[in-house]
Amino acid sequence: MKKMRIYEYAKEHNLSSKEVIQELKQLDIEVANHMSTISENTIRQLDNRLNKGQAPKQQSEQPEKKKEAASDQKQNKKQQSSNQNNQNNQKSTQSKDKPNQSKNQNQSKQQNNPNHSKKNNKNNNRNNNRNQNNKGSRNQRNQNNNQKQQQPPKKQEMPSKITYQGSLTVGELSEKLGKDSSEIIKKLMMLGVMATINQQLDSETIELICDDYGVEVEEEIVVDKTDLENYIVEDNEEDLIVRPAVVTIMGHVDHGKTTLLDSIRHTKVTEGEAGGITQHIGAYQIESNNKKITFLDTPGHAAFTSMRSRGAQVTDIAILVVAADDGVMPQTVEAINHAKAAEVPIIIAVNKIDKEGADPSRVMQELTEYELVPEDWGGDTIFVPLSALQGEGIDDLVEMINLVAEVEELKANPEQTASGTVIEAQLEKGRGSVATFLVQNGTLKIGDSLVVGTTYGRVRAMVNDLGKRVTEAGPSTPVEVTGLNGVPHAGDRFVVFTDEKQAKQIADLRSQKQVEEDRGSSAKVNLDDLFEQIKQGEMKEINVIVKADVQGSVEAVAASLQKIEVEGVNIKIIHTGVGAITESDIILAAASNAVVIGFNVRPDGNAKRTAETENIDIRLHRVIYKAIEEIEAAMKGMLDPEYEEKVIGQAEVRETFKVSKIGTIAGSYVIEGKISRNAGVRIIRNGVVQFEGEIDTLKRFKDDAKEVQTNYECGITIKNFNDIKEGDIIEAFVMEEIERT
Ligand SMILES: Nc1nc2c(ncn2[C@@H]2O[C@H](COP(=O)(O)OP(=O)(O)OP(=O)(O)O)[C@@H](O)[C@H]2O)c(=O)[nH]1
Repeated sequence: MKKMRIYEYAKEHNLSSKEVIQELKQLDIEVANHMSTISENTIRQLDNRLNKGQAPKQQSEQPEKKKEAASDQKQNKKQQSSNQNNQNNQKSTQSKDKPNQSKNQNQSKQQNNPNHSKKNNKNNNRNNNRNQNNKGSRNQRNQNNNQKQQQPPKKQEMPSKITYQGSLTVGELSEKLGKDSSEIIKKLMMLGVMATINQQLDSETIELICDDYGVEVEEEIVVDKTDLENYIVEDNEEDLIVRPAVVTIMGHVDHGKTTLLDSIRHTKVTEGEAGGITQHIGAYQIESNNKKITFLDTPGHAAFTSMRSRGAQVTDIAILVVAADDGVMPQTVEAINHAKAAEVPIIIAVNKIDKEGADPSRVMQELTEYELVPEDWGGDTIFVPLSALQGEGIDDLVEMINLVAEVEELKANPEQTASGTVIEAQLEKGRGSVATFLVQNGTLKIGDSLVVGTTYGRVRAMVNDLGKRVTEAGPSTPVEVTGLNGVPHAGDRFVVFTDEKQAKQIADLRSQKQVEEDRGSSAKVNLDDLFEQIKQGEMKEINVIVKADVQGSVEAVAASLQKIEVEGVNIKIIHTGVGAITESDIILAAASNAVVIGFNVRPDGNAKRTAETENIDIRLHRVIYKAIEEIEAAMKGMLDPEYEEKVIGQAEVRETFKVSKIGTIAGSYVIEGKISRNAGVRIIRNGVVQFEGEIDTLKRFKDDAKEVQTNYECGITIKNFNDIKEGDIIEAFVMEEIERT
């Protein structure tokens, strides 16, 4: 039988360990790092994959069978455990709010896993017996005593189930299981994992060990309820039903956004609502062919994006209004880029076709430059010619919105507690804080306790877009809400909590957090400390906005930026334009976490102020290559560091001492370089690596040493390895970060 570590295989095949790990990934085999062992079977698969017939070198044989089995078992288990984890995740999140459901799921989980249920039954029986025994007549107690005498005393009863958060050390796991840590360490060794008592175990290993003992294990996912922006209560697929699309209208000044909104509302709302006195609440709903559509009433991409910059993705479909007599204008392009950055489908409303000089095909032609190509021309963008003023084409537009909505499969669960986004809010005399909410999931009800932004409250009254009082509002419904204790911002997320006290606590915690965040600066992309940001956030794409004095420069800068080739990092130019850097550019940058590059242009006053408050990095240049150089340097820093192994020294084992509590001490002589306490080591015997691991102790005479140089003697013990022999070479190595080119 053959076994190999990743780095050995890599060396033998002239590859880097990283490449081998990637190849393994392609084979659906996950390994921890370059030290991981791969089985013969895997080696064969790798060989086939790499199309290299030669067999890798032979290695020691004994523990292989077990390890291979374990590794195969691990693979299988991994599959199972990942399935289970999914269930668990769901369960944990749900169990917070729905304890009953969690119980049911628990049962079904046991049913799904015969192994578990069998072993658990055993445990249950044991527990039942114990309970009966404990009921306590003297006879029974005597019986118990007899049993005790017959059975060897047990240290601690093994639980039928354990829970944990994140990970456990070997010691913690053994405690939870009521086992000796040495027993767990032995089990781990059989699974090919060398571990010490303080070593952290990942969830997969914890599951393997627990499974071996027939103990059910559940990872508790900790949900941060104060993180409203990311707090999601999971829904079961079968509870989801189709919800109305939420639409925003965008376009250049005077191209007819307001007229279109009014026209749609007028033709559609009044249809079913006798006398329909409409009320402006920031959004309205229409119904056509039994399908509802929600329109956000604040036209324009700046409002759309400023909401997005608060983390709210509200819009499902963007309508881009382009006047047929005017064509594509600067704000048309901005709107396109804002919608694209939000990854929202775009429908083009070619407006004012009633006007003399209207030329819809010119609009189509111009938009092809922005990858908006009509279906008739082989693209997939829907164009609807219309006259917002005269009402012509409005029905077609509504029909197209319904069509796109259907494709998007927009769904929500009306049975859930409500969550959504603030569309607008203000303080009104006599009414207090008045906010329009767009319910995005669940159903909002009178009396619900909720947190929104940093405020909380109870829904006192709700009014819909027709000015009618309502008692509840389902998904995609806009409602005006009173009862909040403060005025939230447009774009703030709201979440209903069943417990009012909890809502208040969360709101308090959020305001504290807000104060702290305001003190420190929020993490926006910044070229200066990009590397740090990347390390923390794993950013692999830099979003860039390019503004320049003339179109030629815009194109030149954009083209050069896109030519920068650095592996693993992309530049995405999300918007370009001629002229000063405007507030709208900054809002887009804030929402998309972008850097703004200005070439021969400056930000205007508003842009400067907003950039300061939003922490946007603006880079101004007068020479193109300087702009490019700067970004390129930042990108190189952006990459994950690459490590290379560097051998730092070798020591020869001259004598070995066996000490019962410590293990084997290798009395060694450093023959080259140095041996460091923190270095990795491998034991080489007759040119063959016997073991790779870490130093446990390094001593000069009786004292601990940090490192020992050439020509000095030292005593070395190796973690989890005692089979050291005279003549062995202990090779010390470190993993060094190397700079990418
Ligand atoms: N002839 C004609 N005029 C239209 C049409 N749609 C809008 N208009 C006119 O174009 C002008 C601008 O329309 P608005 O709806 O205010 O345009 P807007 O895009 O909302 O403008 P801003 O709010 O300034 O960005 C108004 O005078 C409208 O009457 C149309 O279909 N045909």
